Amino acid sequence: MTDVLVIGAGPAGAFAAHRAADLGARTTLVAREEFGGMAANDGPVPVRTLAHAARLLREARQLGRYGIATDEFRLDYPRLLDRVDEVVHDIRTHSALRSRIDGLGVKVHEHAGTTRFVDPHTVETDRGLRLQAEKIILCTGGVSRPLIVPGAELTHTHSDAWTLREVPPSMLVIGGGATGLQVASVFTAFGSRVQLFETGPRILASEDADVSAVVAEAFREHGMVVRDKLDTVRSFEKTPDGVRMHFVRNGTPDSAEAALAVVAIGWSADTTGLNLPAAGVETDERGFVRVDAYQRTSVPHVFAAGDVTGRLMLVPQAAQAGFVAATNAVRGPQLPLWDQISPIGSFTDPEYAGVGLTETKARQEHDVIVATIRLDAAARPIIDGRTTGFCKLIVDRTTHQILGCHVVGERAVETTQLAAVAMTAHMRVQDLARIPLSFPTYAAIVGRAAYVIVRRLGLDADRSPYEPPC
Ligand SMILES: Cc1cc2nc3c(=O)[nH]c(=O)nc-3n(C[C@H](O)[C@H](O)[C@H](O)COP(=O)(O)OP(=O)(O)OC[C@H]3O[C@@H](n4cnc5c(N)ncnc54)[C@H](O)[C@@H]3O)c2cc1C
Ligand SMILES: NC(=O)c1ccc[n+]([C@@H]2O[C@H](COP(=O)([O-])OP(=O)(O)OC[C@H]3O[C@@H](n4cnc5c(N)ncnc54)[C@H](O)[C@@H]3O)[C@@H](O)[C@H]2O)c1
Repeated sequence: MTDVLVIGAGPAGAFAAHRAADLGARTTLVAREEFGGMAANDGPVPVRTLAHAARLLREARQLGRYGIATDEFRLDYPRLLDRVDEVVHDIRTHSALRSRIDGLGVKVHEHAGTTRFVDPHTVETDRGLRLQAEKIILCTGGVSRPLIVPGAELTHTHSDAWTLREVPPSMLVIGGGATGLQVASVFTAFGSRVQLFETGPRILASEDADVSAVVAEAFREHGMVVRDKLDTVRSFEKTPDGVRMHFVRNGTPDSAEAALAVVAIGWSADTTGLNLPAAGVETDERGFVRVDAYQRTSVPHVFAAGDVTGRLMLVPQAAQAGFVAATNAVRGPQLPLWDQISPIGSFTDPEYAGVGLTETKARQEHDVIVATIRLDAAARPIIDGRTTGFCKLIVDRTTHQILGCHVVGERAVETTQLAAVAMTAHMRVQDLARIPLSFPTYAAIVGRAAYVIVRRLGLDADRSPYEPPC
């Protein structure tokens, strides 16, 4: 019997186990595979490594433009996968969190196989471990949502990138969300002819509309076929060279072929192995574990955190929820998950990122003023030869609070962090405009957008008399 048992060792589980042990609880962490979960082993870390290779390729294509003579370069995909393994291994080996968890005496069972409830306080693993705990925290993450149509067994997920021997000459990517775009962008850079399909009215449907439009346009310029407003995917069939997808668009049946089809139509909770009925834990209508603000499930001694709960599915949010779940598991329900400004973004080409309200949402709720600075009007993107994209800042006309910031282009994810900090600190736009941000940087473009708004609102003209260089 242990005080706290954490199931799943991704960011949610790792932070939960650390917090519980830090508060003095005897803690056990049980992982199906390696420590680090999907985040470290199959998601952001390895996929970001592929995205870095894609970045190196696009930088290499610019070398001649900067007077650097090169012999031909080509991608050696198996060598790239070796590098992915190296990165995953290095990050795991240098994990400060893992050392602290070990230092606090958490009992970590890696490669334990799937863990399932036997009764509300007892679990068993595939490898024959039987563990009992006063409190249990479910951090089992999610899995790729399958497309349930005839021939779906011929399709793949992003995880199959690790088993490919070479870059497929062509690829269908089904799903225009963060995962689909990441796969489509990386494999386009690697030389695959990619066709991207989305049922919604536009790719990246939850992002600002201008972000979707500019990313889609850039993808098309890179040679990708982007097809949104699909009615339905009907089936897949095998062809001599790969797979054919049958679909309906605008009421008209059509088909597309490629060497490989990757499905990325969403993320579901990974609860199938847990045998939740044995503990009485309820899931919601989408299959995610239902939790309250204290990360409590429907069973008082069972908590849950991270992707398995279906909230914003990102690493920092999973880590925060794990911290909250463990705090409440050990001390009783006293720490609700706090409201937070959550920047999102992805490492496609071009990158995109956003924080706060989209322009459409902001206009519904506020009287707003918006400034958009194109990257081709700023020094750093011109220096780097990366002029695609924009930075849009959205501000409330009355309170001068920053409501949202949306960026497409080089370093968009990093640039957006600046706006997230300003929003979290409740800075007014005139405060942001006054910071002499370094020149020439991408972040300074946010400052320029702030300055444009300050001028248009007639604020602080005497204190910000010059246009900040960017
Ligand atoms: C391709 C891709 C790219 C992404 N990129 C980013 C990014 O750039 N930035 C970002 O912030 N987020 C990104 N995400 C999202 C991020 O990876 C997740 O939000 C995050 O990993 C969730 O953490 P978690 O701890 O809830 O679950 P996970 O990281 O999924 O870990 C859960 C672990 O529990 C294990 N498990 C499941 N069931 C059981 C069981 N019954 N018994 C024992 N163990 C079990 C799983 O095997 C897994 O190892 C990406 C996701 C994907 C798919
Ligand atoms: N860089 C990042 O931060 C990153 C990268 C990948 C994933 N993630 C996280 O993982 C989660 C899951 O991402 P995701 O992209 O897998 O799911 P998603 O739900 O974000 O996107 C899935 C897309 O597929 C579309 N779709 C659904 N059914 C379809 C069909 N039959 N045919 C064609 N399109 C269809 C949806 O309209 C949607 O646009 C997200 O919440 C995201 O936060 C983050």
